[in-house]
Amino acid sequence: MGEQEVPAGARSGKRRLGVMGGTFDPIHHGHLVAASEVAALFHLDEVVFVPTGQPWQKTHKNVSPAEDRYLMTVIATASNPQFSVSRIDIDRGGPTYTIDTLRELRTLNDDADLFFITGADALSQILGWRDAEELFSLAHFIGVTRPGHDLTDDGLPEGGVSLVEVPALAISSTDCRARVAQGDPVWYLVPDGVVRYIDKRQLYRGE
Ligand SMILES: Nc1ncnc2c1ncn2[C@@H]1O[C@H](COP(=O)(O)OP(=O)(O)OP(=O)(O)O)[C@@H](O)[C@H]1O
Ligand SMILES: O=C(O)c1ccc[n+]([C@@H]2O[C@H](COP(=O)([O-])O)[C@@H](O)[C@H]2O)c1
Repeated sequence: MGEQEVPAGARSGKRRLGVMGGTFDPIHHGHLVAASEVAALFHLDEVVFVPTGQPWQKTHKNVSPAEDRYLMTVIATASNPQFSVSRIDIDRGGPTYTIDTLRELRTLNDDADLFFITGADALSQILGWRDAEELFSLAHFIGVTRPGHDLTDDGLPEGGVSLVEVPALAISSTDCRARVAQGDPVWYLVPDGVVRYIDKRQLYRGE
């Protein structure tokens, strides 16, 4: 891990588009550092953040409205010219599957190679995602370290995944929501504008 080889098959001279999918409820500095670090290591031209519409594996949780999660993601990424936000998973409707996200991004960006960024926890679940075997033909996957989770590519297709060490930030959206609910600060865990947005919309108060 660390200094990364550019994966074989990704030296095509095409635009290099990173994809950071997440529920982002709320987006925090763990997400932003992971995307920034991968962008630098893999020489990405852009990273598009894709907030989920309905995260089907989180239906037992009280997920905030998609528009709030989308706007917090826009606020958090606005100052970085390399970062953008896509509404495709929100606008598609229904449960969000990464296979649909990647198919759509491929159609919209036929001049680009895709690099899907996931934390160690999400990577370990990937074989349970819809059409898991096809995912690796649509994008190169980049698994990043996350405190409290083992980063491994066991069982995943050879050459389909790179593992990367990123600065360890022990931040989760779950913890941010719990802190707001308890009246504890989330300053410096999430961007300042996101703190203000949570306050303005009174998110997470009753949880
Ligand atoms: N602190 C972190 N360091 C590295 N990767 C992270 C970190 N937090 C989240 N990620 C990764 O970012 C992606 C989106 O995560 P998500 O929006 O579910 O945030 P979360 O903090 O895991 O949320 P929750 O606590 O609600 O499950 C996932 O691939 C996840 O593994
Ligand atoms: O495709 C799937 O079946 C699938 C199942 C669970 C999670 N994902 C994707 O993994 C990313 C992180 O999801 P989450 O639920 O941890 O915020 C996000 O882009 C989700 O759409 C995808």
